[in-house]
Formats: sequence, structure tokens, C-alpha cells
Amino acid sequence: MTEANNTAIERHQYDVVVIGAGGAGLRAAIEARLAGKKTAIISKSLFGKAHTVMAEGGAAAAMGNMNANDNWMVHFRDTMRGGKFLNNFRMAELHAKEAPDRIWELETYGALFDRTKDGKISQRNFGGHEYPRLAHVGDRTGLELIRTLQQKIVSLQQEDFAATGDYESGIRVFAETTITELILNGDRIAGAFGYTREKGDFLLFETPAIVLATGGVGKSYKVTSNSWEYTGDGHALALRAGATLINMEFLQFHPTGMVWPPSVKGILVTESVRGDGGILKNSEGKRFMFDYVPDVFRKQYAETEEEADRWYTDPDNNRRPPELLPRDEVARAINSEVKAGRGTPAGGIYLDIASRRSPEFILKRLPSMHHQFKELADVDITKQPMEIGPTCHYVMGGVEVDPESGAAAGTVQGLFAAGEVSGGMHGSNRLGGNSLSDLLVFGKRAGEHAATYVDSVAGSRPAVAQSDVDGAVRTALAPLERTEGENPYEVWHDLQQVMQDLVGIIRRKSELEDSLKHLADLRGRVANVRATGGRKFNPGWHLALDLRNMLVVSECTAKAALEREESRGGHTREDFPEMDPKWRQVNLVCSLGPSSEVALRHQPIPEIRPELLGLFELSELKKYMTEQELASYKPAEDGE
Ligand SMILES: Cc1cc2nc3c(=O)[nH]c(=O)nc-3n(C[C@H](O)[C@H](O)[C@H](O)COP(=O)(O)OP(=O)(O)OC[C@H]3O[C@@H](n4cnc5c(N)ncnc54)[C@H](O)[C@@H]3O)c2cc1C
Repeated sequence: MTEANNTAIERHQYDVVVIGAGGAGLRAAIEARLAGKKTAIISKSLFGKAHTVMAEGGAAAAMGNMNANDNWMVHFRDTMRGGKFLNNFRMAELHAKEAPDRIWELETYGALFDRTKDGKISQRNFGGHEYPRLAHVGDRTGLELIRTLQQKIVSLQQEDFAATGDYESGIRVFAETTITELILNGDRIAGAFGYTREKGDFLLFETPAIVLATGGVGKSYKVTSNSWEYTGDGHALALRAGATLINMEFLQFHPTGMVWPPSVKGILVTESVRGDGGILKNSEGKRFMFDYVPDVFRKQYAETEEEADRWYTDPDNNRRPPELLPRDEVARAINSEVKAGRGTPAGGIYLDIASRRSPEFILKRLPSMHHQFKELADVDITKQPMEIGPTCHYVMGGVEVDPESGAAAGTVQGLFAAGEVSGGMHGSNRLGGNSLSDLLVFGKRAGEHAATYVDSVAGSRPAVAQSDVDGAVRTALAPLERTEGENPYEVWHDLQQVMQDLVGIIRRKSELEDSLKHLADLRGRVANVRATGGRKFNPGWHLALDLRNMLVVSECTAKAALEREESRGGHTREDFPEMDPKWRQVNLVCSLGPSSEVALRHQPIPEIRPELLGLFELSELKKYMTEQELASYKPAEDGE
């Protein structure tokens, strides 16, 4: 038997299978194991190398450590404003209420956040957050989060060893293993199929419950802060299993990615630089963000440099600097300055903290940024400004879920989703810091509810049909078996070019229509890519399998972007530059049709509960909502 046609399959049985080992996946797995379920964690990358580890700025939670006025209601308001009121309100509410407990809980697992002088968890400012709210560990918060969750998993494995003599009896990690198919029995989850990256061996996980925690989709774009494994796998797996995706038109282009040298274009420059005092300047030396404060935010943002600068030391009596507007606003402003010819030589603008803070302060607060620029661009950020520009960073859209449980909407049962792969929580735009707390809050919920679901199917677990496994094997081997076909890297290059040029930060009807034609052509090309070589560590083969995921997710984004005729958050239409209250009432939902074509439909968004609406001033709500929606408005009685 040759390596390519060796179809031996290693079979495993689990109660809960978590796909993804970032913050959401690990937190879900811990909860499922704590509920007594035999749990597998599967990770395409090395264990510990998920996206979460790259998170720099911090995790947002209204603990009120730096300003006692902060509480869940203020955090809820900020999140809804950031998402331009398209958020699933219940997710935003649960997130704001539960985030502080999830941060505290991390410390019980062994995390150690930076401290204030009086020993509280320190919290830093970030765009769109009214008060300093991001619990952080320097600018390496994600590393601490992952380290701690891994440590918790090891401690659970030690408990299992004490009880059973087997470290992996309760929870086992399958690193460098990619899931390519979810297997159903009728409309119920029955298993997952994948391969090991190193040897190309096939694995089958028989399980009634799967938690998708696969992160984002950024690798469909040319300039992105995302790393190699963010190819929208979870989004595509969910679609193919009969689940739905919402809000796929909303992608966050982070305003500050590196623009020079070309080899590192897109790598993130944390928002903490601005949170800690960094300002944006154009090539004429002008601090231009004051010219870009939209009406809906005018009351909260400073009008003069003096007021903005005073805010850092006296936030109660001054308004915030406009550099700390939500990311979509800042990214668009930078885009406009560059387009107007006021960009830097490398096509970005300047981010300057050197002239505003001491070298000691910068080195203490932003050590990774200092290292990153010194090593990659030979720029000393304690002495020189950085050159930065927008980079595709985060997808607000994702698997449509039930807010309480993370259960996927659509026809499939036993499928859950948490973290960046899920949609709704952040509406049209995510605030910085709200992802790390989202992972913890909804990762825990998904793990808990997946465990409950397993109990509900006890005695009637869905079986995996051999024909489905054979089909999964055939699909996986197809790129290797073709004798003709395109190189997957060439097809990927073209897909990225289409998304970057035609479905990027500023969108137009004609370009979006064009993008759909190109994506339709790419469909045929993706279906016929050929990977040379064998199954042992073969990135070309891996990419060939990832491509179909990137393609279908890109189709969802392009279709939804064409359909939504307004500009809101991470979706800017040059031909419809304003927000339209009618569109606020609608989620665009993607599903797969009978021949795997993307179908799009409008779905009313859940109505915000009146007591939550009452947390806002009527005058503010009028900027987003119709009169009809506000007919029953009543301000909250305690004013907060
Ligand atoms: C540079 C950078 C800085 C950031 N800073 C912050 C910040 O300061 N604060 C904040 O709140 N957010 C930040 N974010 C966003 C945040 O880090 C991510 O949104 C978040 O970590 C996503 O977590 P997750 O658990 O959903 O997925 P991830 O951490 O992205 O993990 C996904 C996991 O799924 C696995 N996977 C994917 N596909 C498959 C497959 N087919 N089979 C098996 N496994 C698969 C991957 O290998 C990985 O283990 C930042 C993002 C970046 C890129």
C-alpha cells in the first residue's frame, strides 16, 4: 500500500470534542471536563500557539478597579455602541455581567494580572471603553491567558491520573490535527474527521457533541494580522453541517498594522499604544483624528488636543482623545488620509508615542511592541514614530448561536460554537479587549451546555456511518490524487487579491458584484487544485483542503456585503455612506443550499429588552433606531 492510499483510520470515542485550542476552546474543554465528560481538544496548530496567545492589550471586564463608576451596565452600553446596536443584546448583556467573574476565575487557575499600587488588577484604556477596563499582563495578556488555561488542563489531567492511573482519561489534547469534516447522523452530530499535520494520518472522533472554537477567517485577505491557521474552517464546517452564519459582512480592519517592511505588512500594532498615549499624525505632522469624530460619538470625544491630553490624567473631567474612537472609525480615517495624499512613504500614517512618553514608560508598558519594531523594522519606538495602516484583524460574523448555550442555530443538533468563530456578540464592530473576555464567558457556557446535551442523548448516541467516513477520506485525498490541476498557492493568491481589492475596507456595488463573479470562477479552480508530494507534512495539501473553507466564507462575506446597503461598523459602502435604521433591524443569514451554493436571507434581529434600552438616553438611541422601535422607551429608574 502506498502512503497516499493508506486509508487506515485511528478511531476515538469522546463525550465532547472541542475543535480549537485558543481561549474559547480551552475554556469550553475545562467546563466539559468539570461536568464529568470525557473531552478531546483538537488543534490545527501546536498546543499553546492559538491566536489567543497573540492578544496583547488585555481582556475587557467591568471590575471598576481604576474607576469605581464602571459596572456591567456601562460595559454593556459601550459594547452596543461599538457594535452600532446590531449586537445580539443578550450576548452583550451576559458578556458584560460575567466577564469580571471569568477574569477572577483565571487568577484562581494561576494567572497573575498586572497590579495597581493598592494590589487590585490593573486595567488599561482602550478604544470605545468609557473607563479603563482591560485587565492585562504588560502587552502579553493572551500569553498569560493561554498559559493559565493550559495549566488548568494539566492540573485536571493530574487529578484524572490520581483517580484512574491515566493522565488522558478525562481530557486529551490532539495537537497539530486538522478537522476537515463534521459527520452527521440525520440532523445530529455524530463525529468529526481529520488528519495529523505531521504524518497525514486520518483520525475519526465519534462524539455526540462538538464545540467549534476555531477562531477567525483573516487568511482570505492579503494584509492581515492573522496567522496561517485562520482559514475560516469552523465557519465552513458549521455551514456544511446545516448551521447558519450571521453578520459575515462585518470584518474588522484594525487601524494599526505594520506597513513596513513588506515582509511583515499586516502584523498588529496593539491599540495599547494609543491607550497609553500614542497619537496618529499624517505626513504634514497634523494630529488628524479630530477631523473624523462622527456625530454619534461627538459628545464623548475631546475637541482640542489640550482636552484630549488632559484626559489621560483626569478622565472624569475631560473627554477621550479621538485616537480612541472604535476601530472602524480610526481605520476609515487613516484610509482617507492616505488616499488624500497625506500618507507616509510606505503608504501608512505615523503612530507616535516616542514624543509623548518616556523611554522607561514605553519599555515597561509596551515591551513586545518595542521588540517587534526593533527586530522587524529597525525602528526604536522610544525614539521614532511607527508607520502603520489598516490590517484585516477580526471577523464579527460567525456561527449563529443561542446566546445562553452557544448551540448553533439551523438544522443541526449537538453543535456549539464559542469565541471568534461565533457571531452576534459584537454586532457590526468589536471593541478591543472584548474578545478575550468573550472567549472566557462563552467558552465556559458552550462547554457546560455541550455537557448537558450529552446527558440528553445518553442511550441514543448517534452512530457514524461508514459511507460518511469513506466520503471524508475521498475528499481529503482528492488533491493528492489529481494528476492535473492548479497549484493551491496560486489559487489562494488570487482569492486573497479578490477579497483585498474588492471586498476590503471601503466597498462599492460594482466591485462587490465583480468579486462574486471572481469567486464563482474560483469555485471551479478550488475544486480542482492539485497538491504534489505525499501526506507527510505537506503544507500544499493542507492549503488545498483549507481553500474550500476560505472560499465559502469569502462568498458569504461578499454576498452579505453586497446586500447590506448602508455603512455600519466593519462594513463601509462608499455608495451608501450612512447608517440606516431600517438595516439595524436585520441580520443577514447565510446557509448552504442543495448544491453547496451560499443562500442569503434577512432575519429580524432580537428586540432589545426595554430595561436594557432604558440604560441609554433617548437622544442617543434616536441615532440608531426607528421611532417604532423606540415607542415603548422608558429610561432606567436608577439612572444606571
Ligand atoms: C495580534 C493580535 C492581537 C490581539 N489582541 C487582542 C487583545 O488584546 N484583546 C482582545 O480581546 N482580543 C485581541 N485579539 C483578538 C483575539 O486574540 C482573538 O479574537 C481570539 O484570541 C480568538 O480566540 P478563539 O479561542 O476564538 O480562537 P483562536 O485563539 O484563534 O484559536 C483557534 C484554534 O482553532 C484551531 N483550529 C482552527 N481550525 C481548525 C481545524 N480545522 N481543526 C482543528 N483545529 C483548528 C487553531 O489551531 C487554534 O487552536 C488579537 C488578535 C490578534 C491577531
